[in-house]
Amino acid sequence: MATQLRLRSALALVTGAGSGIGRAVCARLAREGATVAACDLDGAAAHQTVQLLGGLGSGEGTPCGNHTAFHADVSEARAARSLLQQVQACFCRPPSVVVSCAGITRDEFLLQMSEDDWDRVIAVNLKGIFLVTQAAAQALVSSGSHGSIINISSIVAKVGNMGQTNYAASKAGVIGLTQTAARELGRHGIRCNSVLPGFIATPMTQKMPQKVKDKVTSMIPMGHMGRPEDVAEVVAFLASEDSGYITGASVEVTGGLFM
Ligand SMILES: CCCCCCCCCCCCCC(=O)CC(=O)SCCNC(=O)CCNC(=O)[C@H](O)C(C)(C)COP(=O)(O)OP(=O)(O)OC[C@H]1O[C@@H](n2cnc3c(N)ncnc32)[C@H](O)[C@@H]1OP(=O)(O)O
Ligand SMILES: NC(=O)C1=CN([C@@H]2O[C@H](COP(=O)(O)OP(=O)(O)OC[C@H]3O[C@@H](n4cnc5c(N)ncnc54)[C@H](O)[C@@H]3O)[C@@H](O)[C@H]2O)C=CC1
Repeated sequence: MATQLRLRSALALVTGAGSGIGRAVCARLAREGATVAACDLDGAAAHQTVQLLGGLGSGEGTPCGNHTAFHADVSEARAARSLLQQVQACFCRPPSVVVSCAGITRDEFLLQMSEDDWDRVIAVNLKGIFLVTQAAAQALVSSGSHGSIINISSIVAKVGNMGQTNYAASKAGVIGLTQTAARELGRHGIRCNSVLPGFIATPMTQKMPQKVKDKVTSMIPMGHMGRPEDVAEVVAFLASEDSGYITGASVEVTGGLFM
């Protein structure tokens, strides 16, 4: 499909930009003309993403206006607030597109799950999205700018998944957070939507036991795992004005898994 330049005036902040879905989102938004601020806990990985986009990367002396890498732990309040401050200082405006992809798993059955595994997954996957969404919304509202916030949940938010009480809870929380933000921010011209990927081929799913991977794949009506690019296509739509009357939605990208 021919790439449209639907985002040529957009500044897009993407967290979790150093791998998998986040990296694919950066590439897709850049292809539509967006300038990308690529953030990751792994700063080197974010830098690699920017280099893949043809940007000059980050670091001292990097001329702003190009795609730029940022390092931040989104689960830390000070880091999340500092991230938005750095992005605005670099580009002289708030990001009009914000895509929260940063996420982790710490899978374990409920009977054995540690409090630390619970706390860390909630901190990154749910609190991290709260912190980034809040900081971005504050910047947009105070500048009177419209925007599109896209938060990556998961299909397991809808159906649960063995070994993932922490992860499923975090992803279900992302939907509730995003719907509420959509209700509060609509009057400011800021749309907030969730994307629920299914079984996508990234390092995150590579860690699963092969037996489970084989079984899940057999359950997918389209018969195969999804690609990060499949998710990025939907994110680009939600980032653009083509979805201008969509907010508070949860969009499944699953090949039909758990429809
Ligand atoms: C087998 C049927 C599968 C159907 C439903 C699965 C849906 C999964 C959709 C995933 C879509 C993407 C979700 C997402 O957002 C991205 C991710 O979160 S990727 C990570 C997803 N994680 C999992 O699915 C958990 C996988 N399981 C594990 O990592 C380990 O099992 C675990 C650490 C939880 C425990 O390890 P261990 O104690 O070593 O036990 P075993 O691995 O030997 O498992 C014991 C037993 O339980 C079965 N089993 C494990 N996980 C699942 C599961 N998710 N759904 C169903 N059954 C599961 C496993 O096959 C063993 O069965 P036996 O018959 O005893 O061999
Ligand atoms: N792969 C899949 O099948 C699915 C993934 N998802 C979600 O999509 C998002 C992206 O996942 P993948 O690309 O598959 O995983 P991935 O593991 O390839 O990428 C996740 C990225 O997030 C970064 N990250 C982790 N903790 C962070 C933190 N505290 N601060 C900033 N960055 C952090 C990692 O460094 C990594 O680059 C995650 O939120 C995940 O839960 C949802 C459904 C399915």
